Amino acid sequence: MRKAIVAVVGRPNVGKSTLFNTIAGKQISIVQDTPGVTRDRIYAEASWLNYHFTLVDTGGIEPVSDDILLKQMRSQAELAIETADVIIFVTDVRSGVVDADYEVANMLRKSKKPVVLCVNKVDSVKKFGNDIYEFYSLALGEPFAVSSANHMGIGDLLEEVVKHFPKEGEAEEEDDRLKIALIGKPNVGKSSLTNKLLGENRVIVSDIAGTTRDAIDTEIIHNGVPYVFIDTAGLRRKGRVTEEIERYSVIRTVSAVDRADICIVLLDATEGITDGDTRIAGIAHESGKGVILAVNKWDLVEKDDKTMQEFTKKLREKFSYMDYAEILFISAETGQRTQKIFEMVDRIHENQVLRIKTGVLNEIMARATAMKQPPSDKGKRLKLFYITQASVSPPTFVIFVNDRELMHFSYTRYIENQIRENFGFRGTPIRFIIRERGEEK
Ligand SMILES: Nc1nc2c(ncn2[C@@H]2O[C@H](COP(=O)(O)OP(=O)(O)OP(=O)(O)O)[C@@H](O)[C@H]2O)c(=O)[nH]1
Ligand SMILES: Nc1nc2c(ncn2[C@@H]2O[C@H](COP(=O)(O)OP(=O)(O)OP(=O)(O)O)[C@@H](O)[C@H]2O)c(=O)[nH]1
Repeated sequence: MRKAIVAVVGRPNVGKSTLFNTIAGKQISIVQDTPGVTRDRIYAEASWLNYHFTLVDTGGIEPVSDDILLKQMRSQAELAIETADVIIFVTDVRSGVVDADYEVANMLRKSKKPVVLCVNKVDSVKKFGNDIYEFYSLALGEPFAVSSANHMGIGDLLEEVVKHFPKEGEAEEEDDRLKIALIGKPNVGKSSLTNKLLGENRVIVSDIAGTTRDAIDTEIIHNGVPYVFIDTAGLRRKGRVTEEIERYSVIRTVSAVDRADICIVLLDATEGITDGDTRIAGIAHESGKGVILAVNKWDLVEKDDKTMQEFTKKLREKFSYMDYAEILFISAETGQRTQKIFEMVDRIHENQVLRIKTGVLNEIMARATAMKQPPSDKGKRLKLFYITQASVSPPTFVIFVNDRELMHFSYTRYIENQIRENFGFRGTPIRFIIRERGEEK
């Protein structure tokens, strides 16, 4: 099931960030530990009761003048409308309804997106209760009185929000088709690649029901096997605040990756590797999904017999934390090597679901520890007792040790390399859970 996206919009200073923090609680998920990934708080994975959703904060509008303010608010609301499933429109009981609120309310209403109207800073119902009525004039339905600062009214607000979520099982049936997200910065050729693949293969359905307008799902049959490609369509950039575009592009990528089994990170061969690429690859890496780094527009590159090798080397350096990723040089324009994608995706999927017998794993580990002694600290040496595979997609291994503290990242990496030497697992990350013996499962 795709996670719902909830966006918080409203004028500056009405308390959007405070509400965001209150809803997200401690669950704020900043993409961490991956170089190049922005540390700014862009979104949070939030949950309420049994509902899980992605919460998007909007902010940072500097009210230079009323004109500019209005323009920026419009642009912000437009982005939210294009991307979110539900919009929380935040207003401020202390300032009452102001002109800018009417403007935004009109846009939101016209969009036909579910909107939940939040009247914030109602710290005391006794004191402010009567001031809530005027918010009915925004014609967005019932206003929900909230005090974000005091965590009041949040439950009622969220109850209304989750009512608008796509219903479980409504669009999604058992679906064992492989899903492939095409991600990458603007203009790298995502749409061109989809079109090329479409042109060269049999197409059954496009625009599958149950998907949002921002990501277009296309089913492509190749050698009789159906694949679903998720294309993250570009956002129009005219007159938009750049950071906001960035923010929503990230959300779209996250959402597409979330639904996919394998991500194809497209890069533009003519531009080399940019920060934008690193950020997007980081999202794929953190997700645990399969990854192909596809260098597109290869037709535009002047090359000799070393060019591909040199580019590969640069990729491996820049993306050293994801050396499992497969690399492909393609041209969405000429179709060069684009058909290889299917073969590669199949192979990666086989690796994602590969299970290794416990006996074999323990043999590999025994050999590995004999070849390279485990580290020790303050006279205590790391002992690895037992390894077993706990799950697939991504393949996850549990290693039982005497002291978790002694299991350094570099030694885990060494064990990973030993496993990869034997089984490859190309294209998929593999994960390790380190447990001390005697600990409960
Ligand atoms: N009394 C009261 N103050 C609040 C409440 N929620 C937020 N505030 C205050 O309102 C001010 C603005 O809050 P923010 O959460 O930063 O507002 P914002 O809408 O994110 O502002 P921008 O980032 O400028 O768009 C801060 O001083 C908050 O402490 C509330 O429920 N009650
Ligand atoms: N020469 C060449 N041009 C390409 C190739 N792939 C894409 N292009 C061109 O690059 C431009 C951008 O391609 P799009 O497919 O629109 O890129 P996109 O990633 O979907 O862009 P957004 O929608 O902005 O995210 C177009 O002019 C394409 O014709 C390629 O392999 N070779």
